[in-house]
Amino acid sequence: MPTLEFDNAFVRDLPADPDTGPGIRQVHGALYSRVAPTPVAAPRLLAHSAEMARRLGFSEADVASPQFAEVFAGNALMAGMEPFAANYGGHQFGNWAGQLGDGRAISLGEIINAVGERWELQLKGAGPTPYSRSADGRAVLRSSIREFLCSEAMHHLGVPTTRALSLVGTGEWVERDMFYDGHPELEHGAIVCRVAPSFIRFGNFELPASRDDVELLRQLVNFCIRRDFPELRGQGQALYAQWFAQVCERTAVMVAHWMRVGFVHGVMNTDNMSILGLTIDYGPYGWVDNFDPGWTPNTTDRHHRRYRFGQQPQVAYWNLGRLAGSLSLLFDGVEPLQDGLRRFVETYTAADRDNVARKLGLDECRDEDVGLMQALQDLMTEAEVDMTLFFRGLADLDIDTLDPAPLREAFYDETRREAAAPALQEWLGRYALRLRDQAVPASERRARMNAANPRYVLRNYLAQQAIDRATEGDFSGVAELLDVMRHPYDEQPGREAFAARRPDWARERAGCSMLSCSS
Ligand SMILES: Nc1ncnc2c1ncn2[C@@H]1O[C@H](COP(=O)(O)OP(=O)(O)OP(=O)(O)O)[C@@H](O)[C@H]1O
Ligand SMILES: [Mg+2]
Repeated sequence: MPTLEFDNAFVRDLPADPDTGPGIRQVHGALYSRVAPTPVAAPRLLAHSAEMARRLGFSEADVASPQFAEVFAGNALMAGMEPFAANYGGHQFGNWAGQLGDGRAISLGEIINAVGERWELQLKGAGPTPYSRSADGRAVLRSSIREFLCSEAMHHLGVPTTRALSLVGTGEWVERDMFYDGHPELEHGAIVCRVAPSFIRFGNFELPASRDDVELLRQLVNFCIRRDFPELRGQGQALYAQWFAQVCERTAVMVAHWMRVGFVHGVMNTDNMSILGLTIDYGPYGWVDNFDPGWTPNTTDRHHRRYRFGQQPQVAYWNLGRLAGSLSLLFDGVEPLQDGLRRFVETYTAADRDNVARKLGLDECRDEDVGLMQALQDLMTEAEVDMTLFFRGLADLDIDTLDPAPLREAFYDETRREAAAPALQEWLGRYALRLRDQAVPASERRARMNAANPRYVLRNYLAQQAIDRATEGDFSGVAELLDVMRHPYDEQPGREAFAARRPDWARERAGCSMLSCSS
């Protein structure tokens, strides 16, 4: 294993829980607890991200060594690692939930890599911490595969995200009641090592604020600005205001990317919102197959559908409002925070318009183009149209003939396709008129659209197929899917099956259209 440079700023600069024992507890006046991962029976490396390993300073030989699996299973520490669990709270499904904290995530330390980048390493599923409440601190293989694959897929799609270094099997069983119906089963355990410049969440600020611990809050804000936003200048409230506006901006950019690629996070609680605007916590997430703003993958959310696809920008805004409420303890008045929230709206609106232009292959987004996109989305919802296939097909449209053939495979239902055919033809006519009104050659329009509209996304059923095989001991499906997702915008001859629309068998199957929070 290599010698890596660790600079563990979080534990060095911030107050620790004085209690270092294992017990479950409320932790006041401290931002984390020191806790070691619990060793597992039989660590085995099941998959890794070669790009991330290289970037951190691990060679392929390092990755293949038994020590690598030991470290990333939590059985051994590398020199310089100082493990801890962070203390945070959060609003879950709209309600304040009090102290939550890393109940199964354990950070190992912060690496400074060869080019000076800071990367924190964090195991998910590494065993109990003082924040585990009534749960076991572990994660199952199925959810770990989903987290591992989606982290990397999102990165390759150009969506801000935490990354994944490794997926390690523990050789232990974990009991889960997947449907919360009193039928627990034993599943294989696994641990993902995720990687990000910072794992600070909105909830890390909300907790000290909820306890009126203004000094602890201030300490965390100062630390976060210094470590995670070093480009910001100024001091005091003016600096805090700038910082909050940055958080709003980054959050808006992240959600606009989700909307562009058809990603539904599924559980946008404030403890699952990263201060860096990175997608974090790949739990009951899902990818939109047939375009539907009302769809949520999370079975726990099926009644209220708070976290449905089309609602994500509003929820992000609401979450920023909770963060602003916490930060207000550091301000004399609320105007600077309101300015920040306005920055969210402006940034999101601009990013959404940019999505319209890029997804439709327009030179710019004019006001009427927003309506053009809206009309298309209404049509896609009504006619049950696959979002990913449709936009790729649209890039191939011949605007002289308006032959809808390239769009045909995007439809899930023949009857609905026929019913929607006249409306679609009319829309294509409007679209063609708009395209004639710009001086962009067809080949260039196509290239632009194909750079914004992925050919391959991590469709829920594809991940589930890889999981089914992995459960039988065959991990090649995970590696292959990871490889396909490395180049999501390119045609990959021979891999057309990975771009196919959701098959009928997957329509109502658990893991394919309905995802459990139980992980
Ligand atoms: N098996 C578990 N053992 C202990 N704590 C858990 C477990 N599952 C979830 N938690 C805790 O419950 C809270 C909310 O869970 P949530 O599902 O949002 O997070 P998560 O999937 O564990 O992880 P993360 O947000 O770190 O990706 C968090 O405090 C989390 O640490
Ligand atoms: Mg979480």
